[in-house]
Amino acid sequence: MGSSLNTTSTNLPPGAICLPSFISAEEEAAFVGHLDACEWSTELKRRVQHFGYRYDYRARAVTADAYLGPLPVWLAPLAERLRETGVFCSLPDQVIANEYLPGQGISAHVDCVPCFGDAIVSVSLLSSCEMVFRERRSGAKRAVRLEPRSAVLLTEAARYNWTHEIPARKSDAVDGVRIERARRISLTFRKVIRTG
Ligand SMILES: O=C(O)CCC(=O)C(=O)O
Ligand SMILES: [Fe+2]
Repeated sequence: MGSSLNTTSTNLPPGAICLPSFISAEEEAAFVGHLDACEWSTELKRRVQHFGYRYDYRARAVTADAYLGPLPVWLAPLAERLRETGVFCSLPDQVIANEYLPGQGISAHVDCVPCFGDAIVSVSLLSSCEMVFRERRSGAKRAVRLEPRSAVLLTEAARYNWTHEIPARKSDAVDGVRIERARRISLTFRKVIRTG
């Protein structure tokens, strides 16, 4: 990964890296504006938008007919930055935007192994939240606070051997500090390796 990147890994599972201030406040506001100008899907408890390829939550697959087209022009430069900085080896081509209102979360999961490549990157907008990791074999637990405008990269063990989740709650106490959540949006970047 590019040595100019600021990274931290405190309390993250092996293979996970946090990139604080990966985007600027101006970029954050622009992403939120573009997302809110697009149509949010209400198929889940939290609202989502899919770009590049649609992910089928029921089939747990990127189905053969799932290609939506290239990433929108306002999103493509961030995918390009992820490749240029070495966070991704190849250009990510699938993005899911997740919106979490206070009290909403995402249950423990490993991102689809046959569908997506070995790097998963989630960029946080607007609010912090806690992300919890659990090692599948041992049940070991690690929790970190994801800060707005940061990116978290999951590779290797963090990608395959640990689940990740965002507990559905209205505030988080991490390292003894309680912080109320606000509306949070994440942009999760992946490279599709198999469809159908
Ligand atoms: O909101 C996040 O940061 C995580 C999203 C996530 O885990 C996913 O879309 O698979
Ligand atoms: Fe995930």
